[in-house]
Amino acid sequence: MSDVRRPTEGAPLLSLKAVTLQYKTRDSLVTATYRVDFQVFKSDRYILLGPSGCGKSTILKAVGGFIRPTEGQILLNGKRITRPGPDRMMVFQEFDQLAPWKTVRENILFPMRATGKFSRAEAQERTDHYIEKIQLEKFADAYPHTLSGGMKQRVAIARGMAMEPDILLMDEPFAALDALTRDRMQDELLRLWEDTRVTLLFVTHSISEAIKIGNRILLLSALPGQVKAEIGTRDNSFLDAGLQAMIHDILFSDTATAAAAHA
Ligand SMILES: Nc1ncnc2c1ncn2[C@@H]1O[C@H](COP(=O)(O)OP(=O)(O)OP(=O)(O)O)[C@@H](O)[C@H]1O
Repeated sequence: MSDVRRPTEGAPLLSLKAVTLQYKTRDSLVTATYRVDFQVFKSDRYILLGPSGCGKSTILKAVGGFIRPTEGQILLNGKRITRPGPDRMMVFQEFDQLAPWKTVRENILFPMRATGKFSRAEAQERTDHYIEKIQLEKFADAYPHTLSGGMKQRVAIARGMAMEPDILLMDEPFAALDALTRDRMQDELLRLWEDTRVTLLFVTHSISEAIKIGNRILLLSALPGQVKAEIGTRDNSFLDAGLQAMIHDILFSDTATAAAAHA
C-alpha cells in the first residue's frame, strides 16, 4: 500500500501546543501529560505510543473535548477544542461501545441522523456502503450481543468512518482481541483507510502495531507523559526489526530525545 507522509505544506489539522492535562480529585492531583506538543496533518495515521499510564487515553479524551487542558491549547482546524463534536468520532477498546438495543445497521446509521449531518437517504446509503465494506451484510439486522468481539469493533469503526469526521480517535481498539483477529483487524483498518483517507489518531502500547498502522509515531515517556521523539515510518516498515529496536531504545531510555526521523 502507498504511504502518506506528512505534507510539507498546509496547516495542520490538529495541533497540541504545550498541553498539560491533569486530574484533580479531592485529595490528589495527577499530572497525566506535561507540555505535550505535536501536529497531525490531514490523512495522517498518527500514533500515540508509550508505556501504560503515560497519558495516551487522556490526550485522546482531551482531543475528544471531554477534558480541558490545565495549560496549553488544542486546536482543530485552527479552532480551540472546547467540547465534544461530530467532527471527532471515537472508537474504544471495549466491546460494549455499541448500543445493545440497536441492530448493526441502526448503530451505524444513528449518529448520522442524530446529528443531522446527512439526510435520511444519504445516511442509509452510507450505512449500506460501510456494512458492505466491513463484510457484515448477513449481520446487518443482528444485535451486538450476537456478534464476536472483532465484528463489534468493525461496526464501531464503520460507525466512526461513516460520519466522515475530521479525525477518527481510536483508543487501543484491537487490544482486547486475540492475536490472529487483531492482525486481521489491522489489515482491515488499513484497507478502509485506503478508501477513505480519514485522519487517524490511534493509541497503542504495542510497538509492532504502531509501526504497522502508523505513518507517524509519537513516543511518550512514562507518567507524566512527555514527548520523547517523533518517528516517521515507511512502507513495510513493520518488517524492519531495526526500527522496532530503535523505538524500544528511545521509549525505555532515561533521556528525552529530540525528534528522530526514519527515512
Ligand atoms: N479519571 C481519572 N481520575 C484520576 N486519575 C486518572 C483518571 N484517568 C486516568 N488517570 C490517571 O492519569 C494517568 C494517565 O492515564 P491514561 O489512561 O491516560 O494512560 P494511558 O497511557 O492511556 O494508559 P494505558 O496504556 O494503561 O491505557 C494515569 O496515572 C491514570 O491513573
